[in-house]
Amino acid sequence: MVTRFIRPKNLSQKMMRVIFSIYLGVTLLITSMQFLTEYMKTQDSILNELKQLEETIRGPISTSLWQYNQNQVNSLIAGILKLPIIQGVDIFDKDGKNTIYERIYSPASAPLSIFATTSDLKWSLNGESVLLGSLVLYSSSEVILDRVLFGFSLMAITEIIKLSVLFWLFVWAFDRYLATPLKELMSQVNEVQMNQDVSKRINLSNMEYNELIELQNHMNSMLSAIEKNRERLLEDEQAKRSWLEDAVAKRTEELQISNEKLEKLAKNDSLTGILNRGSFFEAARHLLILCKRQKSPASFILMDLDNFKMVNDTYGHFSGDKVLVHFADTIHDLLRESDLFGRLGGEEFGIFLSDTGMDEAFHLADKLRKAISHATIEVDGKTITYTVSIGIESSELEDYSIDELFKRADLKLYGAKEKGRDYVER
Ligand SMILES: Nc1nc2c(ncn2[C@@H]2O[C@H](COP(=O)(O)OP(=O)(O)OP(=O)(O)O)[C@@H](O)[C@H]2O)c(=O)[nH]1
Repeated sequence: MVTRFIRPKNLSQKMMRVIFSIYLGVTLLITSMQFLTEYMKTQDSILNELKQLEETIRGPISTSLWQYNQNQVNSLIAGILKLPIIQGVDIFDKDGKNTIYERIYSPASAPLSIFATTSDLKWSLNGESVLLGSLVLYSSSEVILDRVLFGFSLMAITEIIKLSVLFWLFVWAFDRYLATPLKELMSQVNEVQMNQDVSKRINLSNMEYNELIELQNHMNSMLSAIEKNRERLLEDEQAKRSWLEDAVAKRTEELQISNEKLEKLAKNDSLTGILNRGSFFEAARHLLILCKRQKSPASFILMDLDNFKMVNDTYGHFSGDKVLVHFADTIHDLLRESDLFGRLGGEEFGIFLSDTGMDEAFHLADKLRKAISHATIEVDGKTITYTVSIGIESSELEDYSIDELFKRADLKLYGAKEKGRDYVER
């Protein structure tokens, strides 16, 4: 109990320490005052007792002194000294000389305070009073304390028992009604904090409605507010995220479309929409390698519009462009999906045919030539006709590279032009 009092472990014990320290202080003050009053009262009562004793023994001592009976005086003094309130006895003769000096304590262990009663010893002779000396009876503070302390020790024991019982009763009451619910409240709040779970609610067990329940309700309202706030923030964040995702997806799609356009622009001829020279040769080179690996033939058809300068000069550059577009569309419609078709520059076009030998290529080229020479186009109300010369080379005969195929096809084309144009040279 003492250790718990000095080093309290919980709130109720701390409160008890404060309350009981105050209680102890007040009790000590009141008890000290009571003790002082009791001490004074006891001292008065002992003085009275000494006086009564003097009254009683003055006669026999005076008689013994008158009769010079020292033995009787001594035995009377010895009897007096046995009384518990007597600490010493002095007898003085009529001249003030100390004839008897008796103390029940040694000089070394003298009591703190000594008090005494003095009375004259007289003898009556023929109606006259003769002074024989004086009698002094001593008592001390120890006698008073002996009496007072007995009563007070009983009081102190009662007080200690009362204090201990009260202390534990108060500790129990504070524990039951304050410390334990507070501990429970703290542990539940701590759990919410540790798990970051604001959906949880504080629920104190076995509690009547009081300030703690009010505190619990306030905390729960606070948790509800936090939970709502968090949900709103989450919704906002989700909305922002999906908006961001949509924006990114849209942007990615736009970028993809732009890339595709850029790629197409880089690969295709801007006027006719078919492959440009660079991408045509790149693809043709790749296809030729595949044909060689599969040991199958490939053919290169090189086409050049005849007298195109004249078309431009006669109908204008714009009409010339229309002719180029018409040519590309017409040829494109007559080719297979797998045939490679590109504009190699100006009015020069190329076709690369995989798995196709010279005969087949010639057959196709002539079909194309005829289709062009029979075609007419209307531009600004004017009818334009034009022809194409074609040179063909095939990899069937030699292991040509794409550049060699092209060069040789160009020579054939030159031959076709030489032969009067609108002609296919193989
Ligand atoms: N309208 C138009 N003309 C072009 C384009 N590219 C080249 N040309 C013209 O095509 C003409 C080609 O002329 P030439 O090389 O002399 O050949 P050609 O007149 O067709 O005569 P041959 O090839 O010998 O039959 C030039 O006048 C160029 O300006 C183009 O994109 N649009």
